[in-house]
Amino acid sequence: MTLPRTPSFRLDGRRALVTGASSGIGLAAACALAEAGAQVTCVARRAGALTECVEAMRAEGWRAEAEPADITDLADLAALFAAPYDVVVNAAGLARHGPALDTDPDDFDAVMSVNLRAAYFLSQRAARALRAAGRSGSIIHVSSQMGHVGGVDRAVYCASKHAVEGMVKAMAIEWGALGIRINSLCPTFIRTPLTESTFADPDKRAWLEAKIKLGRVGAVEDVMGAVVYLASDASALVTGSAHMVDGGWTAG
Ligand SMILES: NC(=O)C1=CN([C@@H]2O[C@H](COP(=O)(O)OP(=O)(O)OC[C@H]3O[C@@H](n4cnc5c(N)ncnc54)[C@H](O)[C@@H]3O)[C@@H](O)[C@H]2O)C=CC1
Ligand SMILES: C[C@H](O)[C@@H]1OC(=O)[C@H](O)[C@@H]1O
Repeated sequence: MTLPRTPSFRLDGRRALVTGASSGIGLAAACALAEAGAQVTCVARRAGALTECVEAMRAEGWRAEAEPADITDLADLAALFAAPYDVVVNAAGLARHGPALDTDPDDFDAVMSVNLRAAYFLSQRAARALRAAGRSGSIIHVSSQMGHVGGVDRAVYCASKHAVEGMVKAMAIEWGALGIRINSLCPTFIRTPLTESTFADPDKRAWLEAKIKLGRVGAVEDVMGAVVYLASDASALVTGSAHMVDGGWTAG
């Protein structure tokens, strides 16, 4: 009798690209993929911070390289995807919070430009490169629990993340036949530079922890397992899905 075996979570021999890799969730994703065996191209705008991260990764014995780029720039995207990547994790993101009654159109455009427009064309370029090479691949967008529920002072951010959720589903339908998977990863509040000011307020932090069923905000390590899962053969039949890492926030 031949027993079934768990498909591999390893990524040896795979090429991965991670955006937003100089900080927070993106850096954690890059480390998770590298630790699982992938050769990781780390993308962010700040060359200095990115180089520091890549040097620290290499010191661990992992394979990583720095590729400074602005993902809102289509020329930068064309250069990044001159060759195909087996795994793409898009963790670059921006937040501008405040009451919807006061939203400045420039803030609206800035958030949509990174969180939605760049996510859209990055997916398109990643998929085109895979199709041209006749290869399959996995694209993962770091969306948010705010792609599924509303959040106080977060109308623009929520709009951008809800749009990403719709985009992922629609692209999954088109690209399944090409063997290209695309999924979203939806964390709750995670300690990173993006949430520093929110967490600095003890009342806000206590309110958040009461909303998260597991009773605590997240650390970047909390999303690393999900990144490896969605990148690897362990999720070979998973596409168009939203993978919640939200401590139960959206459960009710
Ligand atoms: N921190 C949190 O609580 C949560 C964050 N997220 C999402 O996770 C993603 C990462 O967020 P964090 O790690 O918290 O933030 P972060 O501020 O630590 O990292 C954001 C990264 O994106 C990069 N970036 C921004 N615009 C870029 C551009 N145009 N081109 C290239 N790189 C660019 C920054 O340089 C930085 O490396 C974002 O999409 C965010 O919306 C989702 C749920 C919770
Ligand atoms: C940056 C936001 O405040 C943070 O990011 C998320 O996606 C969380 O749900 C928070 O809204």
